[in-house]
Amino acid sequence: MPTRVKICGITRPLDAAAAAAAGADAIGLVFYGPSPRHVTLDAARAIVAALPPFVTCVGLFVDAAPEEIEAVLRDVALDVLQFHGRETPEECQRYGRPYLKAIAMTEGVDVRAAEARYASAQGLLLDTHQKGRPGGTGQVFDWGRIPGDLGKPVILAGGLSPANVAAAIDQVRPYAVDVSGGVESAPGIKDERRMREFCRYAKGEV
Ligand SMILES: O=C(O)c1ccccc1N[C@@H]1O[C@H](COP(=O)(O)O)[C@@H](O)[C@H]1O
Repeated sequence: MPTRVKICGITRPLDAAAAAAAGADAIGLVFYGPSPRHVTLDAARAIVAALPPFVTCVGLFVDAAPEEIEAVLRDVALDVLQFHGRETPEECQRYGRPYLKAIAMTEGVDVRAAEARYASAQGLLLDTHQKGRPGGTGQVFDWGRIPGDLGKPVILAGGLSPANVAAAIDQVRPYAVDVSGGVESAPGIKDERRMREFCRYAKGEV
């Protein structure tokens, strides 16, 4: 089964259409104000409308208030939620949607404990976090920290690009890979050629 690809931080409808044409299985919309990839509700609706059928739309939140998430869900057709903050399993579950929990892959992280704690998650998204930056850092973490025997689907993120995604998949064997900065020409602006290259390497087509 080819590795799935999620391209996160889409801010423009044309980038959503290009991501899907490149072979992305999912796109991500960032509802987190401090991110340069943050989208408004109007932009999010326009992006979703530009997607062809069967491309999953993921909404990313960082310790957002429930009212904020509910307002997004009323307006934007999100398939999956992705939580990057200190949300508890109960907080992640309360919207009745499938969710991914991002795990900060710091030194000494106990991924198995996180997997047990977030038993209701559809998958674990393993990402690099830095002080004040809960993801989207463009930095790779030590893939050797990932236990080989996790039961949940692993979505590998953090500093992936067309140059390293094949090696990452070879070593980690994740269910999916997630990329943002590695396929951009500027923060929030996706590069069509880099998205195509990324998908081809991720799916073993080159
Ligand atoms: O993209 C962001 O700006 C962002 C902000 C806050 C939390 C998560 C964010 N993005 C997620 O991080 C991964 C990895 O990004 P990168 O490839 O290292 O740039 C990205 O795919 C999003 O899921």
